Amino acid sequence: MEQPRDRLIVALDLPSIDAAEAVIDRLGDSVTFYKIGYQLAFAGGLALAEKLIFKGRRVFVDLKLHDIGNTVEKGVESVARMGATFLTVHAYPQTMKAAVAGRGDSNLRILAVTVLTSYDDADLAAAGYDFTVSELVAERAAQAHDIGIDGLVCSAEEAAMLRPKIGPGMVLVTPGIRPSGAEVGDQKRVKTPRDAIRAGADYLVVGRPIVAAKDPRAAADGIVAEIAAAADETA
Ligand SMILES: O=c1ccn([C@@H]2O[C@H](COP(=O)(O)O)[C@@H](O)[C@H]2O)c(=O)[nH]1
Repeated sequence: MEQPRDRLIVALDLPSIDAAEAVIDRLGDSVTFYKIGYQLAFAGGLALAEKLIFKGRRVFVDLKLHDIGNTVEKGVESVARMGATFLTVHAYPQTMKAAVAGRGDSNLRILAVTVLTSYDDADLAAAGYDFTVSELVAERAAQAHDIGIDGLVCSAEEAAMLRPKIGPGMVLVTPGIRPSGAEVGDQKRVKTPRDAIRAGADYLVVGRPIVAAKDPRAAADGIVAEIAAAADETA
């Protein structure tokens, strides 16, 4: 199992490369794994990703791909060539199969987004699904497993239920993490770092509680300490 520090993925949801680099500098060696999503990717973030990888950091490209199979496969091939560690796709069978083909035998690991952590049962119903969150997460996880996907993005609320269904081989990556007392914002399925690790999450994705903190390093160190304590409890 990874060191506690390496199980924290900081979401660089920031408006510019300058803003992201300022946070990265403040975080120093306390963080080894970064996530780049829409906001920064469309502001030069993919070049920053390559720079971070060159410096020995791991990068999660969170672009949640979903398109016709050929387009997904070729897009995944390009991300694999960047040297990224994780890439997200939506958990639709056609998309997941194309992503696995594009990944090939590279080191890139494909994560399927099961149900966004900002969704609850009512949001799914509003989107036309006749499933609860828990049912749809379980269904998509089973499909992802059968297709050969490497891991799942889910809420830590589902981690304990998923592990026996998917076995030990797939990683569980959980956004919607909030230290106790932190603002929840638009997230609906949340857990504290401690509870997420105890539920079986492998990696925790944390954005605003770190990047918007007055002292990002202290915030990250606090979360890593919680991960370490919970990992000891579960060992
Ligand atoms: O289901 C999902 C999938 C991805 N995310 C991403 O994780 C971070 C969370 O940021 P916070 O500021 O800690 O809420 C963000 O980049 C999302 O795009 C997610 O939250 N839920």
